[in-house]
Amino acid sequence: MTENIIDGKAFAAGLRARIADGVAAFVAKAGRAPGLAVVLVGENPASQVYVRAKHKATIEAGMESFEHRLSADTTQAALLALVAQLNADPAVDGILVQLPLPRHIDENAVIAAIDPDKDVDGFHPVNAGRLATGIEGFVPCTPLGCLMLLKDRLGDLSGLNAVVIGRSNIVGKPMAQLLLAESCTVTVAHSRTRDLPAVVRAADIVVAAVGRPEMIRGDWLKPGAAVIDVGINRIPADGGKSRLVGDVDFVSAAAVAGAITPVPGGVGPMTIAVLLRNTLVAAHRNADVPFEAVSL
Ligand SMILES: Nc1nc(=O)c2c([nH]1)NC[C@@H]1CN(c3ccc(C(=O)N[C@@H](CCC(=O)O)C(=O)O)cc3)C=[N+]21
Ligand SMILES: [Mg+2]
Repeated sequence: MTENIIDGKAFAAGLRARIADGVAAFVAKAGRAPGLAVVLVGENPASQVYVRAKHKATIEAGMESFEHRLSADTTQAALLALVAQLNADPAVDGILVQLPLPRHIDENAVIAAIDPDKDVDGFHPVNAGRLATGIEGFVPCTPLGCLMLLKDRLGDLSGLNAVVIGRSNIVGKPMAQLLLAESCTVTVAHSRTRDLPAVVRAADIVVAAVGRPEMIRGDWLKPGAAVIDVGINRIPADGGKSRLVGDVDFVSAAAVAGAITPVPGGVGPMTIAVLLRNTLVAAHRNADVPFEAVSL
């Protein structure tokens, strides 16, 4: 019973290879490499792991990586000044400020300061508005990666019932917009939803992004449903160690689902691959080089 497992890690590797080809073509035309700036404030260990992974993938794709590591007591004014400098830097096509930020910094103010056309995270309100109104812009990496996996597996999504569990600005809301644009009938569930199992049971597509370890169980699912698990939860394991689990109880869900992403190796690797994709798109726009869509 492995044919229903969606191998996000393999899909992401293929996507990164296509992006690397796109980068080489861009360099030949523009005479420079696409550039991604990543800003990390503080020493959050998980953030350090992610930022290192992004740096490695950026270099491997042939792009330039500009890393800015700032101390945890960096002022909001200093961070905003760095963002302004990156907005003005023609070598920087994409800017990512790693979240979460330290408590004394207003995340919304920092996101709003990023040039929307360098906002490869797709978090700026202008890009959220573009997504909601069907205007070309940057789409947040995690939900776009989820959509790519769903379309690869299911093809046309139109008319399917989709439930998105979670309503965050970075996953739940943009995921709902993307599925709506694919003509799904979309339900957004959250912590106040009544009878969540009944809502999930009506869904052909379930996207779980709640941040609660193994909450969604197999007996909630419609048999054959496609399940996308966005959760990344570290829970205690035997021997004082920890292990990574999703928001879906994988063993019980995999026995019922028609397709399911594992954690790790599902959505996570797609987030980084889509970040590179968005940066490549940004580079084409910023350099005024037409983008030849190579199945990205
Ligand atoms: N401005 C901003 N943009 C982000 O996109 C962003 C962020 N802040 N803050 C944190 C979250 C989280 N995130 C992940 C990226 C890769 C994996 C990933 O590659 N996960 C692997 C394994 C990871 C592991 O072993 O810890 C997997 O699921 O297979 C997970 C999570 C990006 N985020
Ligand atoms: Mg804050």
